[in-house]
Amino acid sequence: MTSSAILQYPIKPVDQLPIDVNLAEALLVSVAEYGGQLHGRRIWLACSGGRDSLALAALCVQLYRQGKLPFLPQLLHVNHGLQADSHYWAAHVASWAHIQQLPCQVLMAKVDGHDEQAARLARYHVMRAHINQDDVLLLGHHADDQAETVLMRLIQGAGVNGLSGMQAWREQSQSAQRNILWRPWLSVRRSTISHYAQQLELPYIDDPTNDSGDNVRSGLRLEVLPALTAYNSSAITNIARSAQLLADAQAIVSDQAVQDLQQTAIVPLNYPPAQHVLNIDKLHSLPIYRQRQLIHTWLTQDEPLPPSKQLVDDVLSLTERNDHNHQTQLDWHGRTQKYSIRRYRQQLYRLSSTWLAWLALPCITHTQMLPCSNLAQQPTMMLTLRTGKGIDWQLEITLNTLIQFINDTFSGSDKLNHDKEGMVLKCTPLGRQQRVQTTLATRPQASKKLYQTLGVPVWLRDSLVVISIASAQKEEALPLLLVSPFESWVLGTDKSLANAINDSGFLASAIKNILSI
Ligand SMILES: Nc1ncnc2c1ncn2[C@@H]1O[C@H](COP(=O)(O)OP(=O)(O)OP(=O)(O)O)[C@@H](O)[C@H]1O
Repeated sequence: MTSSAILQYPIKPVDQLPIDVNLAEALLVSVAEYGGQLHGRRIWLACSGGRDSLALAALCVQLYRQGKLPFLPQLLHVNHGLQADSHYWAAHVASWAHIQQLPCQVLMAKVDGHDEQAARLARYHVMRAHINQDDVLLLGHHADDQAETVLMRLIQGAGVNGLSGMQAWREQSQSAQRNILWRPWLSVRRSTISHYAQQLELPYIDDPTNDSGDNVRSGLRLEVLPALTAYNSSAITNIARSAQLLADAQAIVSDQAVQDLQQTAIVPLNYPPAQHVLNIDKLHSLPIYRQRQLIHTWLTQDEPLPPSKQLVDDVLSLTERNDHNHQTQLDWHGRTQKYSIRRYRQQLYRLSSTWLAWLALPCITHTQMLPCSNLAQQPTMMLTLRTGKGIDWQLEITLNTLIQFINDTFSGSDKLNHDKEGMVLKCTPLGRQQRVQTTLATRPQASKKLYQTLGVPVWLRDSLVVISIASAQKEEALPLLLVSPFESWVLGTDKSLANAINDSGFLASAIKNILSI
């Protein structure tokens, strides 16, 4: 039924009408399967007013009133405002729910575009914003929808994950919001739902755009699936079952990939999610099919959509290059961000565009008097070395440890005009030509030689800061430490002193790198 005619149609309470046993069984089996996770959660039902979601709502009312269902979902109808009649539909869903004594809310969506995908995105966006953390959203998808989805993905060349179709229970997170999509009817045929809807004389809305045949999905629905069903009358149920089997296979593949990732990823405590790193030697120790899967998983850890097979192959080729030309970089436009995939030595990096933009910001210079008295009142000092784009790089300085270190190391030393009352801590970005002596080299080094000795990749070379101390009266400072956002190296022209500092770890415990996002 379309347009305003729907408002004239009589709405009957469904609780006294007959129940369809197959539909009830599918729903109750799913309730039993996810019972543990359902416990204590609020349950909503996304109701378009179409046959499937209205039938699901009717069945929930019937089973709940008979005491067979432990919850009564609240209806959520989204008005996309895309068609002239959409406000009639919203009013109709609300009246139907009112007569069933079912709570119902109508939400307005702001659709960015005119296609089904834009409407779907807008719909999930408003529903997610309306419901609470960990709430469950029931959807009326069925086996015919599943078969369409699988065929659609098949002709797009999907892998196991894509071919496993829609999941019956899917946790989805966006920013801090997490909720669950629940599709209890994925094994149920559309014809079974139609039959039930007719029996109940459900006043459902026929969206005229559903079968307009103007996109691939409706072409599959109207032409391809009937043709397949002519060869095998169970084709749709069988495709939906294959999807379920592939979902199990995908779970095994994911578990393996997560294990491989744990073995292969380099994750020092303070690595930000903006920079993912893989150890290429460990990657290459795996069989090639696991390498491919691992790269796929590594690339998409925080992205909703998978990378192309071509990108995974290109990344693999990058790891296999032996020509020492590691300048190649691959770009990937993820759904949430752009990324650059790069190699440095035997490490593979996935750098987000936010991270690269942050690395291009200047480092902040500091000249800070060290408070030699009243330490108990100010035990630590934070110095921000770079900030912006939501990322902060700070040094946390434990003052009494640092001052004890200076006293122990430099009093009586001619390296520094040690002035107990007036010491200054300086943080200065390392100049490209500035020479510094690390414990890894026999003489001071600058630029490329230094970066190679330290193993600093190209994109981190403007993120090196020299930490030095000086007496307040004297201009000349004594370099102690070179820091990058992830590492630090002891500096010193006196090699034995530098080695001693290096070994004691004293300085590292006094001056800590903190990266927060
Ligand atoms: N406007 C809407 N408001 C709330 N939920 C919706 C809306 N449109 C779709 N949904 C939910 O998404 C599911 C799948 O969407 P789809 O576009 O296949 O539905 P439909 O064919 O328009 O309606 P139905 O599945 O109810 O017959 C629906 O079963 C329903 O649960």
